[in-house]
Amino acid sequence: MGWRGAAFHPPAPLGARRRAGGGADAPPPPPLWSAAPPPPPRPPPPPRRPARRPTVTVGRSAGGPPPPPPRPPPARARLLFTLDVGTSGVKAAAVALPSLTPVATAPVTPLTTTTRRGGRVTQAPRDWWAAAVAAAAALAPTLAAATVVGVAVTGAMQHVVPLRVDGNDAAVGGGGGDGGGDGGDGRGDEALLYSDTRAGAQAARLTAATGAPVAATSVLAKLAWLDAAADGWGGATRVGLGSADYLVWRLTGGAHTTDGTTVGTTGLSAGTARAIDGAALDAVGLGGWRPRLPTVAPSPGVAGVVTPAAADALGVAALAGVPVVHAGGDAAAVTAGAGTATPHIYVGTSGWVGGVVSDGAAAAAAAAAAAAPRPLAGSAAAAAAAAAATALVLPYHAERGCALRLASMTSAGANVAYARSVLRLPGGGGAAPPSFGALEAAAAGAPPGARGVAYLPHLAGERCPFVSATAAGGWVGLTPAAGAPELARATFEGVALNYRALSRVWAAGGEEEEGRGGRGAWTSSASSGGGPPPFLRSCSPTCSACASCGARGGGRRARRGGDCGGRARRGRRRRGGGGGWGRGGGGRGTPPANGRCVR
Ligand SMILES: Nc1ncnc2c1ncn2[C@@H]1O[C@H](COP(=O)(O)OP(=O)(O)O)[C@@H](O)[C@H]1O
Ligand SMILES: O=P(O)(O)OC[C@H](O)CO
Repeated sequence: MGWRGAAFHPPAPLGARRRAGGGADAPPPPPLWSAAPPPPPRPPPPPRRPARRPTVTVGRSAGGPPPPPPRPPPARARLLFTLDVGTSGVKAAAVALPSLTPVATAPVTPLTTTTRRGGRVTQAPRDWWAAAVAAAAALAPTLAAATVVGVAVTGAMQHVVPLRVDGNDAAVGGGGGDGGGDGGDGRGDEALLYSDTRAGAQAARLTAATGAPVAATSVLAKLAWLDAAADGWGGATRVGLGSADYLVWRLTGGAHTTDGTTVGTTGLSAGTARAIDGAALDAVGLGGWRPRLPTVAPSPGVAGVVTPAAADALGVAALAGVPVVHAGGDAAAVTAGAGTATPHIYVGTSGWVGGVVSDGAAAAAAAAAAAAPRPLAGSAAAAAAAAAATALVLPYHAERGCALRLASMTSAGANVAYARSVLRLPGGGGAAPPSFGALEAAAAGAPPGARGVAYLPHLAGERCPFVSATAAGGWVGLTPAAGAPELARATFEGVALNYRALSRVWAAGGEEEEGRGGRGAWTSSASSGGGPPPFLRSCSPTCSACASCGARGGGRRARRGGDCGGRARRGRRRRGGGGGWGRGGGGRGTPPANGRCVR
């Protein structure tokens, strides 16, 4: 299936195809990709009037006025089925077109992340699939009552995900078969997550070989680590680079593809190129991975259609043949949901300050940074330059010609989830973890500054504002006056303060002043010492935004050379999507409507 096919029609049912037979007068299939809803069936033509004769009539004719034409049946709603495989769980929604309003959300299916000393952080891709099946079951009544025109998938980026060639199972490598191997030593059926830091030695070697800093979390280093892993996990026949790659693979029965934004996080591409740099892989001895890596889609497009087997497994037969759009890694989807007019803050398991600039602006900033005189080692300027270098500049998958500048911390909401798992509130009802709401309320009850307790939010190493595979989280400044509420408050404050550092790093890119990146309470809390910030829950943006990307990918090429740089600078908002399913409503720049996911 062509990736960027401009006018794809899902296959008609066999019988219909036979009937249509390509005959000259066979009606063309309805244009599924057009933004406008399909026209209602035409009412039968009114009976022909007899030719007019000069008659004289008095009063009404015997038959009365012609009856009104029968009402057309109400058009079926057109929906996208959207899936977001986040680190904490899989969210799904049925999103109406063209408004991009979620009409139903599935309960979030939480995911298990396995973490071990030594930097192992993995998830089982089969859990992602099981969650998709659960979501489809929850949404089945909604989906069945509508016309599902596409499935749009987004998710966490910068993984290494083993894929089996038959497209039906995550397991590859030495363990073989479903469940063969626990992934703990590079064997078996688990995906290495973005935060897996076991590749420290390989990262150091690659840094020395290339002269460019390579982090232990980079996919480049992970591939080298897999090559060195004892039992041949490196023999994986194919790998994906994000969780969306895996779902697309399974839904379509083998479309092996990733997106431009995800590839930008991996270290496998150069600058904002939307392609894997094969020559660079060869140069560091990793060329053997080239045939195992996915094709990079430069912008949202159709990856394939849901196979009958996948539809069957999802329990929604009507999904068979429905186009699947790789909506991009979650950074692209979140940005589409937040709008490109101003920078945004994202809080998920990880978190970032992000904003869109033009490719030209990104390249100019990179050139200026390269040409800048090197500050004195150990000086404040050197520290600032090092921090600025921790920002990522990635392609913005949702629009060509645009780049995403992200200052992205490894653990954001993960810190609060951790605090929730270990803290027990006074009078909080025993051994059960407090709810997020109770934790927030307890934190609000503690004074700003948390009676001297501070929290380091680096639970899984750190990538911004500094890079470290071994950084860790921790509460410091404990005294007998520090109870659970103070620790909770310190956790929020520690995360918020790291966001403030991120906003500085982001602003060092030269597009916006510091502080404008903050959409809300995290930054204001950090700078004002005000009450604990409400969590900026990301699942609602991603549900809608995934749909937004999916809608734009629905059959049209993304617009080339958008005016992202100008828009970001001028803060102008453009409404309406760039084509595809979403045209006529929603689209980039439109904040998501009421898309709260059920938790
Ligand atoms: N009810 C809640 N109230 C506040 N924060 C929550 C709630 N539920 C989850 N969170 C926070 O949101 C984070 C997960 O956000 P989410 O957008 O789902 O991330 P991901 O995409 O990484 O799965 C968790 O780490 C947790 O800190
Ligand atoms: O799980 P999230 O939403 O925090 O996203 C993870 C990122 O994509 C990893 O870089």
